[in-house]
Amino acid sequence: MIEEFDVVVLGSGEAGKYLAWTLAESGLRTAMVERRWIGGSCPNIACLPTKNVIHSAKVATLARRSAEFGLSAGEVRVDMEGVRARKRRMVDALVQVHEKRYASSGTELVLGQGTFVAPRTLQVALNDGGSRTLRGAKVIISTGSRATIPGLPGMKEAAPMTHIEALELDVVPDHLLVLGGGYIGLEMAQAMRRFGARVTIVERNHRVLPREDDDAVAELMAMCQREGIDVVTGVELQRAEGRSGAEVSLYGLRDGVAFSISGSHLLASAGRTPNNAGIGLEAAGVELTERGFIRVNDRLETTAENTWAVGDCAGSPQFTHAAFDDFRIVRDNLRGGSRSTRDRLMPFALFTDPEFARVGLSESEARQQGIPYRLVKIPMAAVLRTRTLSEETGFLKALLHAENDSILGFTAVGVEAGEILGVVELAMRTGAPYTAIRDAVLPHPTMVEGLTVLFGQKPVLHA
Ligand SMILES: Cc1cc2nc3c(=O)[nH]c(=O)nc-3n(C[C@H](O)[C@H](O)[C@H](O)COP(=O)(O)OP(=O)(O)OC[C@H]3O[C@@H](n4cnc5c(N)ncnc54)[C@H](O)[C@@H]3O)c2cc1C
Ligand SMILES: NC(=O)c1ccc[n+]([C@@H]2O[C@H](COP(=O)([O-])OP(=O)(O)OC[C@H]3O[C@@H](n4cnc5c(N)ncnc54)[C@H](O)[C@@H]3O)[C@@H](O)[C@H]2O)c1
Repeated sequence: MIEEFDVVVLGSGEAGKYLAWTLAESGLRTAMVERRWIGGSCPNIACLPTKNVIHSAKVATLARRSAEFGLSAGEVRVDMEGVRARKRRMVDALVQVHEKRYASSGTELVLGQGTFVAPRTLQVALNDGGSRTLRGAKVIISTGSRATIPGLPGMKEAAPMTHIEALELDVVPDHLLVLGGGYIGLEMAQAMRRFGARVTIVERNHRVLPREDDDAVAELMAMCQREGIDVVTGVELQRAEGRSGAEVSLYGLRDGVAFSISGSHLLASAGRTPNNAGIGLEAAGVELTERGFIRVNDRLETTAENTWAVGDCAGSPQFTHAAFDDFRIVRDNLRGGSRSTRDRLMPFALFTDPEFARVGLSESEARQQGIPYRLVKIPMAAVLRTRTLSEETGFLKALLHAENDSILGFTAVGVEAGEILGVVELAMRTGAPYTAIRDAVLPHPTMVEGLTVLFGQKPVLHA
C-alpha cells in the first residue's frame, strides 16, 4: 500500500529538516525519512560536536598556560570519558530540540532506510522492523555525505576511524595518524594533540589547504609547529597495514622515495563521498554527475519532476550554512520566488586555534583570474583585543576593487576570525564600500574593532 504525502524528505540534514518543518507548518502533509541521525550530521557527528570537543582541548591548553595568566591550575590531566560525556550531553539536548520541532511542526518522522522504487516513491525499511511505502507530490533528497575511505590495499582491514568514531574516543591515542590535512584533519589533529596525543598529518598534496593563500597556510603550518603536530606532505599512499586502535602503518612514496609511518590510531579525513549510491535514484529518474552528486540546476531541481536535492548530496559547498541557504532557495521558489545558487557568497571558518576564515576572493584566486585588486593587510597583533587575550598570531587582509571601494574578498587568521568575518560579509552582500566599515564606530576593545584599523590602511595596488 502506498501512503500519499504532499511532501516527502529523504535525510534529516540541515536543508531537508528546515524544508520539512516549514512545509509541514504551512499545512502540507509532510514525512521525513531518516535512518539514524535526527537532525542530520551537524548536531550529531559533525560541526557542533567537533567544536564542542575542540573547546575542551582549548580549555586544556589554557589550563596548561595558567602560569602565564598569573594562575596556578596544577597538573592538567585529560579524561577523554569526561570530554565525551560533555559532548554527548550537548548532542542529546540538541536531538531533543529536533524531536520537539518535528512534533510541533506536524512533520511525521519515519525512522528507517529509504530507497526509491519509482518516481517520488520511497520504500522505507523501518528501523524497528517492517516497511512502508511513501509517495510525495513533492520529494526532497537531502542524504548528505560520509567520510571517504581511500580504496588502498589494507585500508579496509585497518578500520580507520572517521570523525564519528574519533568523537567517541574514551582514550587519548598514543600516536594518531591523520590521513588528509583538510578541514577535518587540521581541526581534529589540533584537538587530539592538545589532549596529549602524538599526531602526524599525512597529506597527498605538497601543502595543506592547497587552494588557500601562502600567508594563510604559513600561519597554519606555524600553528602545527608550535603545537608539535608533525605534517608530512607530498605523500602518495600505496597501502595500509595493521589496525587502528592497536598498531597501524601507512606505506607509500614521498617524492619518489619509499615512505612509511606507524601509529596507534588512524583517522580518515580525506574528503567526503555523497550518500547517493544504492538508494534507487535510477528508479526515481534522478541523474548523478560524473562525481556521484545528484545533478541539479541552480534552483536545486533534479532531473526528475517535482524532485529537489539539497546539501552535500547535491554537490553544494560542504558547509551547514550552504545547506541552510539551499533550504531558503527551495522554500522561496516553492512560494513562487526565483532564487538560485548562482554567484552566492560562501564564507567559511576553520575552527583551528588560531581560526582561519575567508569570504570572497583570495589573492591566489584573483591572480589566477587576472583580477587586479588593492590590498590592505595588518598583523593580528594590531588588533588590541588580541593583546588582552595573549593571542596575537595571525593577520587580517582584504582585497578591494582596483577602481572602486567595494570589497572583493577578506581573509582572517587569528582568534575569533570566524566572528569578524560576518561584518565584512554583510558589507560585501549589501554592496557597502569598505569605507563604511572603516568609518563605523565599533566598540573598543573588540575583535571587529580591528576592521577599522585594517580598512584605515593605505591600499596597495596589485595589478
Ligand atoms: C567532522 C565534520 C565537521 C564539520 N564541521 C563543519 C563546520 O564547523 N561548519 C560547517 O559549516 N560545516 C561543517 N561540516 C560540514 C557539514 O556538516 C555538512 O556540510 C552538512 O552537515 C551537510 O548537511 P546535509 O544536510 O547535506 O547532510 P547531513 O547532515 O549529513 O544529512 C543527511 C542525513 O541523511 C540521512 N540519510 C542518508 N541516506 C539516507 C537514506 N537512504 N535513508 C534515510 N536516511 C538517510 C543521514 O543519516 C543523515 O542524517 C563538518 C563536517 C564534518 C564531517
Ligand atoms: N569548519 C568547517 O567548516 C568544516 C570542518 C570540517 C569539515 N568541513 C567540511 O567537510 C568537508 C570534508 O572535510 P575533509 O577534511 O574530510 O576533506 P577536505 O577536502 O577538506 O580535505 C581532505 C584532504 O585529504 C587529502 N587527501 C585525500 N586523499 C588522500 C590520500 N589518499 N592521501 C593523503 N591525503 C589525501 C586531500 O588532499 C585534502 O587535503 C570539508 O571540505 C568541509 O567542507 C567543514
